[in-house]
Amino acid sequence: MNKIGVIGAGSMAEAIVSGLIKGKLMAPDQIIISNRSNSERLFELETAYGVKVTHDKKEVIEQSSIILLAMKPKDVEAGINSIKDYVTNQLIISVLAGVSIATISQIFEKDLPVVRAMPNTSASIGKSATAIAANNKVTADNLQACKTLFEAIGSCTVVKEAQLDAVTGLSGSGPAYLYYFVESLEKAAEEVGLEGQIARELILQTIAGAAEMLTTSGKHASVLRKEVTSPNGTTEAGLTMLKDKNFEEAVISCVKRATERSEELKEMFAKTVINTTK
Ligand SMILES: NC(=O)C1=CN([C@@H]2O[C@H](COP(=O)(O)OP(=O)(O)OC[C@H]3O[C@@H](n4cnc5c(N)ncnc54)[C@H](OP(=O)(O)O)[C@@H]3O)[C@@H](O)[C@H]2O)C=CC1
Ligand SMILES: O=C(O)[C@@H]1CCC=N1
Repeated sequence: MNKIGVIGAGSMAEAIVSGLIKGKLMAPDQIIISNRSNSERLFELETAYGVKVTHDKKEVIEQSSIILLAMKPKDVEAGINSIKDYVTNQLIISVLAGVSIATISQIFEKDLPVVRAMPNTSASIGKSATAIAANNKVTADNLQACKTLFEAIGSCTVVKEAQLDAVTGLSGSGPAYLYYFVESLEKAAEEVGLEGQIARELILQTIAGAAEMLTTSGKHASVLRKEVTSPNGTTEAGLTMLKDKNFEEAVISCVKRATERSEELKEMFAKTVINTTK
């Protein structure tokens, strides 16, 4: 694979860079990272991974055939404006939530090959569920290179760009829903008399076991659920409470609202860019 220039040096950039290096997809000297101003952070990444770091954006772009945008969405304009004069026809990969390919192209003022990706924070342990979407400038080889890149930090699925808001609402935000569920189980454990550490161990192993069953058994979640549920037993009693409290409806509303929010943010960024590039 060619050299990659990373613009933004935060947690998502680090997760991807560490995945690429650990997975031996790229050598450290094939990666060059820049940020807005935090020199200490660049030094930290240089020390930890042996990658090149610089504040010189021209150097980053001129050395790279792939450019990874990894700043916060609110910083997209400033970030792209700081590199756009040096960009020729490199492949742009963006992990920015809610910033469309059209908005990215508009800020670059060029028709570049752009891939939008939605990873999640499990990227930091190589377990992200990532979906990517490409514009029509992206070649099949480029798309395959992106897939390989994101497979270094977990799984990668190609979707249509229109589906990325739903992906954001489901798997982009998804880890937070599961953490919230764990927090609720921890509170419940306390109320039924289990101490913190014991409860935590039981909860984490239960989740890990259930996740592996879902992955390896080839059975649908509803089948596995029924296998746990004895007629008139404890599981049935517990699940009845979840149904009474409209658990399913709450989960559906959660994912729908997150998806909607992704659409709202996308429109908001598009409008901001239209206003400033007018
Ligand atoms: N957290 C999540 O679950 C997910 C996040 N994402 C996306 O990942 C992206 C990065 O998030 P995260 O890593 O948490 O962000 P962080 O806040 O950790 O890092 C942001 C980085 O961007 C840099 N930056 C800011 N402005 C500029 C600029 N003008 N030029 C160059 N670099 C700049 C910052 O540099 P400095 O420190 O010098 O200011 C910093 O290194 C976001 O767009 C987010 O939407 C995607 C999927 C999931
Ligand atoms: O909460 C957010 O907006 C970002 C997008 C996906 C995960 N975190």
